Formats: sequence, C-alpha cells, structure tokens
Amino acid sequence: MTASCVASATQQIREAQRADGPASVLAIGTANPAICVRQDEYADYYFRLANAEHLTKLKSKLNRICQSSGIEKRYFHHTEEMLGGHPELTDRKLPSLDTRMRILATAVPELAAAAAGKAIAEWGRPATDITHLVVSTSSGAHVPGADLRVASLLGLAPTVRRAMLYLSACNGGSTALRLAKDMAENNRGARVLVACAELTLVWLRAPDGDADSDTIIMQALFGDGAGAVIVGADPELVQGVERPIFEMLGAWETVIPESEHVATGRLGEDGVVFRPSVELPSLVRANIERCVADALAPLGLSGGDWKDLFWAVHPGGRAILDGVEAELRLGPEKLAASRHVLTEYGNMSGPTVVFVLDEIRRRHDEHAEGRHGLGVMLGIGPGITVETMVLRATGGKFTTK
Ligand SMILES: CC(C)(COP(=O)(O)OP(=O)(O)OC[C@H]1O[C@@H](n2cnc3c(N)ncnc32)[C@H](O)[C@@H]1OP(=O)(O)O)[C@@H](O)C(=O)NCCC(=O)NCCSC(=O)/C=C/c1ccc(O)cc1
Repeated sequence: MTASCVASATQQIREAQRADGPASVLAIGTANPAICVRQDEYADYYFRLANAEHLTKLKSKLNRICQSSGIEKRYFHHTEEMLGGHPELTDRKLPSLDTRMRILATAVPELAAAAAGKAIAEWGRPATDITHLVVSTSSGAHVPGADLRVASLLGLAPTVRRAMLYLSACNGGSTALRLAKDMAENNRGARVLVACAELTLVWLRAPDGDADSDTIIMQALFGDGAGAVIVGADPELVQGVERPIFEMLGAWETVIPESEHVATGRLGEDGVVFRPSVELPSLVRANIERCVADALAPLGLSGGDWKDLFWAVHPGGRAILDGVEAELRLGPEKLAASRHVLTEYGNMSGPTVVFVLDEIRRRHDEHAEGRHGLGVMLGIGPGITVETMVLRATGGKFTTK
C-alpha cells in the first residue's frame, strides 16, 4: 500500500468515526432534595443549627446578605435531625470528613440519578442506549467514583464510557457539557449523559467568630440540586424519537488573567473550605465582554448583535449577574431565566447552568419567541474560569416537567 493509500484509508476511518452534524441537547432533567428553606428564615435556621445564636452581629449580617441575594428559597439534603445526630458537621473542633463523605457517597449519585432519570424519560430511548457518561460533582471524592454508582442506579450498559469530574466547582456543569459536545461530535452515534449534583453538606459548618464573613457568604448563597442533559449529534438517525432542543455550535474556555487568588478552596478534614473574594464580581465584569467577544467573533457576531441572543448565564450571585448584564449592555429580560433560577434555588454550583437551560426552553415554549435563535451559555467558576458555549435553539421538543 502506498503512502497516499494509507493516508486516504486513515482519512476514511476518521470520517466514519465522526458525526456529521453538531452536537445537540436532546433532553434535560433536574432534581432537588425535599427540604426547602426560605431565604428570609435562613439566618434563624442556620444560626440555630450551628449553635451560634450568640454571634448576633454576624447573624444580622447574614440576614442583610440574604435579603439582597436575589434568592427566595433553597433546597437541602441535610436536615436538622441529621445535624443533631452528627455534631461534628457543625462543630469546627471535630474532624468531619469521614461523616461528610459517608453521607455524600450515596446521596450525591442518588440525586444525580433522579435528574438523569427525568432526562432519559424525556429523551424517549432506553437507558442502555447511553454510550458515554460524564458526572461532575464537588461534593465528595470516592473510589470508584460517583459516575459508577449513577450508571448502576440508571441501569446503563456496562460498556458505557465514563468520565468523572471532581471539584470543578461552579463551572462543573458547563465543563461537562463542553466535553459532551466533543464526545458526541467525535464518536458517530454517541449519546452522552451529563449528570451534575451538588450538596452543600460538603461545606456546611459553624462560623468561626463574629467576623467570619467567608463562612456566611457560602451559607447565604448555595443550595443543593442536580441537573442532567443528554447530548448527541445527528438526531435524524432516530427520527420521531429524538428532537434537539439546543444545537451546541461552539465551546470555548478562558481563564481571567491574574485571578487565581480570587476563588480558592481546599478539601480537608473539615470538608471543603472555599473562599470567594469580594473582588470576584468586579473581575468577572471587567473581563466578560472580551471572553464573549472572543467566542462570538468566529460566528461573525459583534457586540452590536448581542441584544438578539438569548443568555444562559451561571447565576453565581446577584452581583455577578448585575455585572454581566451591565457590561454586556443587556436588557433586563435577557437574564430573566438566570435570575429566576437564582431566586428559586440559589447557586447550586455545577448543576445550576442546566436549570437555566431548562428554564430558557420553558420560556421559549411558553412565549414562542427566540425558539430558533442563537444564544450564549456562560459558566463561571474558580480560576476564574469562563466557559462560553454558543447555542442555537431549534424549536424542538419543549416539554414541561
Ligand atoms: C449577594 C451578595 C453576596 C451581597 O450583595 P450586597 O448585599 O448587595 O452587597 P455587598 O456586595 O456590599 O456585600 C454585603 C456584605 O457582604 C460582604 N461580602 C460580599 N462578598 C463577600 C465575599 N466574597 N466574602 C466575604 N464577604 C463578602 C461585603 O463585604 C459586605 O460586608 P459589610 O460591608 O460588612 O456589610 C453579592 O456581593 C454577590 O452576589 N456576590 C458574588 C458572590 C460570589 O462570589 N459568588 C460566587 C460564589 S463562589 C463559586 O463560584 C464557587 C463555588 C464552589 C462550588 C463548589 C466547591 O466545592 C467550591 C466552590
């Protein structure tokens, strides 16, 4: 065989392995634990379970932050009874990693599988048709990983090709979706299940004195949840069953320069300790236009065209959404889906962006506007990392949960 024959055969093999069209979101599912705490009652609830009622100054600060957070309620896996039985979870003097990991080992995959089960039901094909699985969580670190337990709970095929992302934090969902797009486009016929789940039990703790703003900022903003998405290319292969919701046209990742110190954390014997800096919203604001412009330029979309796009921005906090909205000069309706998710659930870290996509498709369905339009998904997490994905709403199957 000549060198040119080999090259041509190689080319044919590569082409046969790859999908023809772009990857699409084919189904979305979400889930939350049962315990719901209203944000206007959260300071009372938290200081009671943390045995910290004596820190009155800090409690009124948490109350103030809760009031301005744009959040109305959040869901939690942990209960007051569970915390009563495990004083180590709130008492800073006691090691708590083993207890946290033991609870998370089952609760995280179960919540992820609850969301994934809804996505599979909407998708309409058997769970055994899933070829790839990407699971993301910052709530735990187990061997084998949460991905294996999710696969088992859902009855996925033993040949499913798995990838586990631990501690990707707030951009865990958008990173998993970027990987799913690459997997679907590079493996003809692939159907990738993305499942993300987070439980705040991983960092629940009592404040360390009346000046401990770092602890209460985390307690003020985050909630528990799971989001799942099925991604695949060439949906016409199974006409009538699969209908795309969003085409995934391009994905980029940018690290904001000199921002490594702004969102740092560690996993230790007291669980995850994470400290977002007060600078985070302003740094995101100062850099977001360039990140978006770099992603949209190859599609011929300049700043002036952005008002026609739909926006799925990770609601990391109210100040982050305010900064993105102002800097990109977006009208108030553009971030309505992100603000709605923040109001109803808080920041659920990685899964949150899946809830925002779900909310956008619901709004498109109700108002029949922008159903075929282009949009941008923005994941924002430690790094500071900005994940940008350009989407096209296809007007496919828009269902309610
Ligand atoms: C709603 C906020 C919290 C409050 O807004 P505000 O009430 O209008 O006013 P301020 O911004 O002035 O803040 C009120 C008070 O809170 C304080 N504060 C304000 N951010 C802070 C602050 N990061 N620190 C510690 N004090 C503060 C601020 O200094 C001030 O204190 P004081 O002057 O004494 O009243 C707003 O600032 C806001 O949305 N901030 C952005 C929140 C934020 O950084 N979100 C990203 C979360 S971190 C993340 O993405 C990582 C996730 C993760 C996931 C999984 C993992 O395992 C690990 C990580």
